[in-house]
Amino acid sequence: MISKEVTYAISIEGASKELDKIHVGPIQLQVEPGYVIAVVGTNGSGKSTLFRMLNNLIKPDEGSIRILDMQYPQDEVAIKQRMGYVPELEMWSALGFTRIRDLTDFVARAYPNWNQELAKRLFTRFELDGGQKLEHLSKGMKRKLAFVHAVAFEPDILLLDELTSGLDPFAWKAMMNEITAYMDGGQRTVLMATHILEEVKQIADMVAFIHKGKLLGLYEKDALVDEWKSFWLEGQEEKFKHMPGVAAVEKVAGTSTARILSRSAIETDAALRQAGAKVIQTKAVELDEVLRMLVLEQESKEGQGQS
Ligand SMILES: Nc1ncnc2c1ncn2[C@@H]1O[C@H](COP(=O)(O)OP(=O)(O)OP(=O)(O)O)[C@@H](O)[C@H]1O
Repeated sequence: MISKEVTYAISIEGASKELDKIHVGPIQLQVEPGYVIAVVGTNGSGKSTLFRMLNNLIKPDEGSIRILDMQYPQDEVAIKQRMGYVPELEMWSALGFTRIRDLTDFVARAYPNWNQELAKRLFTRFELDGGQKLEHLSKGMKRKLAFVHAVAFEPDILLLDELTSGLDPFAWKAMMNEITAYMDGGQRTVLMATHILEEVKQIADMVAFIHKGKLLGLYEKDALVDEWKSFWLEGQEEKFKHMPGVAAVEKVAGTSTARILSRSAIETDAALRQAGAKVIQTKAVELDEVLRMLVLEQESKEGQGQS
């Protein structure tokens, strides 16, 4: 439980890191407590690097990171006691334990707030057995175990890096329910990197889009669903490009139809009516299309910057 009011669960001020092939950042991100934030981006866009920076596994070259108003390195232990982390790949093999039970006992001893009842319930829920050998666990079982270890000390923040990768549909559903149950436990925050758009739709409050190390924006999910729309119309795509709200226009191959992607369906709809355009169909925009569009916008800005 958050003991005193904090302004931000996570506050990243211009953090950046130069890696071999990519410059991640500068990232500016402020997350208030009480929200589930999905981090969505293409492979290699920097999501795991961001999570590693938040865990102090990678130190930013520049900028600062504050977790619950605390900072690395001086508050490392206090931060880790209040933030659970499921990394993209589990890091327990170096610890040398053979069975789940031994590893879990070791993790439990590290956290004064460890809730054994919760851990037991989750073991049952995810059909984990303390006697199982770690080296024989399937990918999905490893994800489930890593989740139990991250959540059973009831942290204020959960960082989940592709948590559900490898889970079967039943385990996936159970995991969604457990994240919801976690959020019901108080003023908590989840930051989750995912490629599964259904997951974003079901449990995220906000979506942070990331591409080539740059944060393209933090959007309220409901606004993305309610305000962003696709329109299909008869006519030349050129004339729709500069209408209010229009983010992108493309010709539908082999037809005389154009498709408009709008960030503000109300504004675009009004402008289209005024122009007497014949709208054939209107549909909600999928999140991957929003990402594609933000990427195009970013690339066009970079192109202008270079020219
Ligand atoms: N320690 C490192 N040293 C050098 N380069 C790295 C390091 N870690 C990651 N990278 C590179 O940084 C880029 C971003 O990697 P990262 O794992 O953060 O991406 P991601 O968005 O999590 O990708 P994915 O969706 O595939 O998991 C990649 O090009 C990766 O090869």
